[in-house]
Amino acid sequence: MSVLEDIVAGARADLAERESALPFDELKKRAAEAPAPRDVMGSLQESGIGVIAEVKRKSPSKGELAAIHDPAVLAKHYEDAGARVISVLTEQRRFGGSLADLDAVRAAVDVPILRKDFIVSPYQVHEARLHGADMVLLIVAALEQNALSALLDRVESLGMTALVEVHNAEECDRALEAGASVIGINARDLHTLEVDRDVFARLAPGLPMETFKIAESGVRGPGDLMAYAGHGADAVLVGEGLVSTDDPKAALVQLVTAGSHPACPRPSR
Ligand SMILES: O=C(O)c1ccccc1NCC(=O)[C@H](O)[C@H](O)COP(=O)(O)O
Repeated sequence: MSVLEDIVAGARADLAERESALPFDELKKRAAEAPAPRDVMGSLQESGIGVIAEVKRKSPSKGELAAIHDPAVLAKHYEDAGARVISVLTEQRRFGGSLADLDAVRAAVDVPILRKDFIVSPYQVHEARLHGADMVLLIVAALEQNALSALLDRVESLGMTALVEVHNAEECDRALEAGASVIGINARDLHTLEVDRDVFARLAPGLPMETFKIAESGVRGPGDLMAYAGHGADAVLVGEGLVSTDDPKAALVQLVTAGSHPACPRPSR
């Protein structure tokens, strides 16, 4: 079993428990009463290369990354430093996240929030909405094509934005076939955990010009952001490169400054 398959199996087991505690119909009713989703694309399309800053405690590839006692405090630092979107990992087993983290971050910031999890069911999409997420991650490698299309439609029908994640050319084709307009090219292979920043440069030119392209993983400093921008990234998603520093806010300010610097390549759309 690959790492991704193992994580998805765990996510399904945890999901089954939540489904028995709160039935889907009741969850949907509650989620429909949540405040409207925020304008994710409006935020991401502000000038320069935007940064999506991630609340990430640990990971399968690196183990413990940071003791984040209060995700709301970290999220507020991210917002103050200029994050366009804040990504909150809600997977518990391998990343140490939770829906409580999402609640805490939602209560602390106004910027849009991405629920970062291993989404395989419409239940998790409505759950994301109930807990204040504006954007959800759909990982192509974790989904059959019909499920991917149906989940994408579900996300959009709730007024949220889907970040559709790919790692190879076949997954790019599948994402486009499903109707994705925001595509995250992950440098990390979720089967082997190997990070190869060149994956973005190889795949981005094959995507339509109008696709909003997000470079995920492997950003450790402004140089990486500038390199991704040079290959056509509209935004970058950063976890470890922020949380594992002594001062995540200062590290994010450096990235945001680089992304808005006149020397930084501009989005081509
Ligand atoms: O981070 C991992 O080890 C990982 C392993 C298996 C599935 C997903 C994983 N990470 C999710 C992500 O894609 C990253 O959290 C995100 O892109 C940020 O990456 P980084 O800046 O390298 O922390």
